[in-house]
Amino acid sequence: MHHVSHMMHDRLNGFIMRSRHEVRSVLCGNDDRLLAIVGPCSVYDTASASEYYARLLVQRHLHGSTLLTVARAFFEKPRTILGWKGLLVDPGAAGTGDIALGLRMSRKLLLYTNRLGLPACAECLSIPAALSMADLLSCGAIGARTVESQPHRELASCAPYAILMKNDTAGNAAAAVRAAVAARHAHASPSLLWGAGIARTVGNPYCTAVLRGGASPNYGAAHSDRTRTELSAAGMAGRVGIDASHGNSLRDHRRQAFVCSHVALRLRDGERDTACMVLESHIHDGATMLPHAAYGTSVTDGCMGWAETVAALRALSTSANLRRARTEKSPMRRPRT
Ligand SMILES: O=C[C@H](O)[C@H](O)COP(=O)(O)O
Ligand SMILES: C=C(OP(=O)(O)O)C(=O)O
Repeated sequence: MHHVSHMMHDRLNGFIMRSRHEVRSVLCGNDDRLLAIVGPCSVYDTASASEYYARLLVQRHLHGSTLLTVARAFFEKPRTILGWKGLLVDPGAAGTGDIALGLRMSRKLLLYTNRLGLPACAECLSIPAALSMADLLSCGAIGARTVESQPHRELASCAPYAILMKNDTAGNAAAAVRAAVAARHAHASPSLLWGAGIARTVGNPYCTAVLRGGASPNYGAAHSDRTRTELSAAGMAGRVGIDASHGNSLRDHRRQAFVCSHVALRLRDGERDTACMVLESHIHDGATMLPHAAYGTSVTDGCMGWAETVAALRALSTSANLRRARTEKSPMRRPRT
């Protein structure tokens, strides 16, 4: 019995290590697939999330040669002012503050996705929660509301996986580039969690910028090009991610499909600055307002429904394939750093 669980543990660890490596390779351009981070805006209940991830696994296999599909598994929500703060902090939105239960449920779901063969990406919002999930993640995100926060940059600096830095809520991409640069360096910071009260981080060269729009969208090619240029100028190898939701969809989930089509056209034409797409997607489209949760429907930002998600992944996959064909014919536009 012990032997079996050791074997399972080794297999799981091996899968997560490989997935982390694959994410880093795509972001740095050593793997020409497109990283697709896809899933609900927030995980509200583990039943609908499990059904969603089982569906996503099929898409991951279907497009495995062109897309590196990773589960968006966001358990904590940063709120503009107030609101439900996610499964990890407030399971079932019961207001009981049973964070121990929330963490157990979040970890159980992460174990489930990884055992299925679907790597996961979560937002690193509270530092203790991020550290408590780190072993099960293949990629992380720092959100628009915390991208200028020093503790978050320090956290990213010790993460054993790539961290996606969102532009700030105003739409300023330089904030994301600055965060990636800060996280590349080693830091010493006060910590109650580690050793003698000092956390020493080693520096993480695999952080990159994700454009999520602000007051207006910034998913256009010129924005990716500029951000990539800024990353390269700072000595960062990472290419750019585009979040189809938030400011890029003007918070209308129906516009995410449009953003995906726009990026797909650019990839088809050979654009190489973009390495990643983030999609907010669930079984059913739109959102419901708590306390009226409906199975498979977002309780935070509106999501694309399943049919639109499948269509968007198909379009991105076809374009990533065409980009590959073009790349094989033409030399690199910009040398890798
Ligand atoms: O992605 C989720 C939301 O955009 C984020 O948590 C902010 O939400 P709010 O403005 O509704 O608080
Ligand atoms: C909160 C999120 O995004 P942002 O930080 O870009 O607002 C999110 O993706 O859940």
